[in-house]
Amino acid sequence: MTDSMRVTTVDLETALLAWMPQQRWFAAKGSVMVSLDVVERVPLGSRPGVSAEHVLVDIGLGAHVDDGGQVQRYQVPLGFRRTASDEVAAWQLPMPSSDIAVYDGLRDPAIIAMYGDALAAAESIGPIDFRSVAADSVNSGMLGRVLGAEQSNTSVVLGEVLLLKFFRRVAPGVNPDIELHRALADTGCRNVAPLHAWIEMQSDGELSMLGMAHDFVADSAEGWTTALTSVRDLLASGLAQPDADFAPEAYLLGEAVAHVHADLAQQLGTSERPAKSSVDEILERVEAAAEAVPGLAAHLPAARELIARAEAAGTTTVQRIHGDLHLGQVLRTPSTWLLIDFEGEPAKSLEERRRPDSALRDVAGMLRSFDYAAHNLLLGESGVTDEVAALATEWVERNSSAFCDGYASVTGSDPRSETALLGAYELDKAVYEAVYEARNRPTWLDIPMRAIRRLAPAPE
Ligand SMILES: Nc1ncnc2c1ncn2[C@@H]1O[C@H](COP(=O)(O)OP(=O)(O)O)[C@@H](O)[C@H]1O
Ligand SMILES: O=P(O)(O)O[C@H]1O[C@H](CO)[C@@H](O[C@H]2O[C@H](CO)[C@@H](O)[C@H](O)[C@H]2O)[C@H](O)[C@H]1O
Repeated sequence: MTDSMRVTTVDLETALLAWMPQQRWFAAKGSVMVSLDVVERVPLGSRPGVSAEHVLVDIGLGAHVDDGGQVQRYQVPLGFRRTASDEVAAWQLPMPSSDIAVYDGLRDPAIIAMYGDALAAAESIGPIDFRSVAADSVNSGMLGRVLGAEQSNTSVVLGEVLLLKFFRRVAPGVNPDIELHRALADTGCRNVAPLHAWIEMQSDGELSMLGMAHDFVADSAEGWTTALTSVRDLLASGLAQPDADFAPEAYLLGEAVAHVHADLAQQLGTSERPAKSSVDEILERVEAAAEAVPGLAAHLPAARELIARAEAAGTTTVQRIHGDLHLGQVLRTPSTWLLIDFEGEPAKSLEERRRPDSALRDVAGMLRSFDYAAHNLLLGESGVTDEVAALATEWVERNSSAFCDGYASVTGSDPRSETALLGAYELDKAVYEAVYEARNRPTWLDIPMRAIRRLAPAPE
């Protein structure tokens, strides 16, 4: 970086303090921020008129119901220009007294290209190592663009062939998204996009994984969008048995999830665990959530009963799973369904996310997602008739059933046969969603609350 573009760390910290909580990927919404420290500034490179720094930021959080005082580390690739280009103007950090525009670097194609070239060269820049699966995995000189979707992380497309995802929250240790994609590559799994490269870093003697690049599947459609189209068509037609429906897709999706589970089990093994330890964790989370979301407490007695019934399962088989499976995590290609984003639930620690769990957790995640798709279009609609509500409910039942049929056709065992344990996982997910929606999208809160009312009814 040229000296004329240098910004002091103190100024950067002040600007980040105001800017970071506004970002969609900032996971500590609802917590009290007590400190912000820039812990690394790695100069990534310069091109005419622009320079880039890879910045790591530690956020200190005060006591909150489910974080009780902790530090969260984020990576914030930053761009520096004399004048912000149109592309990055909306992503500037507030620095009114500076004559430099400082902004989210991942919004700038010139900076994305710097990351692409570092991956192609498998370079090390300061503490950051760019690694590739094979010598020719990544081409140099690829143009980049940020992917529209605003989610927990930020993904960019390189040369329209690779998708490079930057994990916004960074923790020491192995990142499950990279770990599981590598394990699945070894089985030749057809239901994931092949991994080509990743970025890691040594900090304070510990390894952290920063990002990964895999095939960008341009001709794919997100499961969430496809499912919503089906629901929209159904509600518009008003027909209880529509001609075109998502159910055949839900069946194929069930098969795809089962294949991924089988491949993960083959590569990384399975073990038996007392159902009690699974259900104890669920109970703990439901009870903690009841303190965070008003309205949940009334459901605690029925939730405890459901969870106690699930314990009767005795032992349960556990293995590595996806961990946060929903319709936004699956892509329909012309030939198959792909599962993406094996990071697990963003709210859990890395250690928790890498812990083996019941495959039923993923099944429950997808069942919850069918419920989300069916009820999303009814949110905020006044005068929803009983007939329309029934159509939405039937859509959920039809697709949940097709998904489980598809899953059972591969594994030979129907997830619905473990009724109470599956119900406990659905409740766990719905409660997680209630906390997530209360913090991020309060107008969506009623979707998980409806499910909680069904799974664990409050006393009259
Ligand atoms: N391999 C891929 N090919 C094409 N699009 C993808 C691919 N992987 C992810 N996407 C798109 O990028 C979005 C974000 O990816 P995801 O891995 O779920 O990120 P996040 O961790 O931020 O949720 C997805 O919803 C999907 O639309
Ligand atoms: O960003 P991630 O994909 O890691 O997941 C988080 O955000 C999701 C919302 O984008 C959230 O999913 C919930 O909403 C979806 C529709 O937007 C729905 O398909 C899911 O079933 C529902 O859980 C997810 O829970 C959260 O971890």
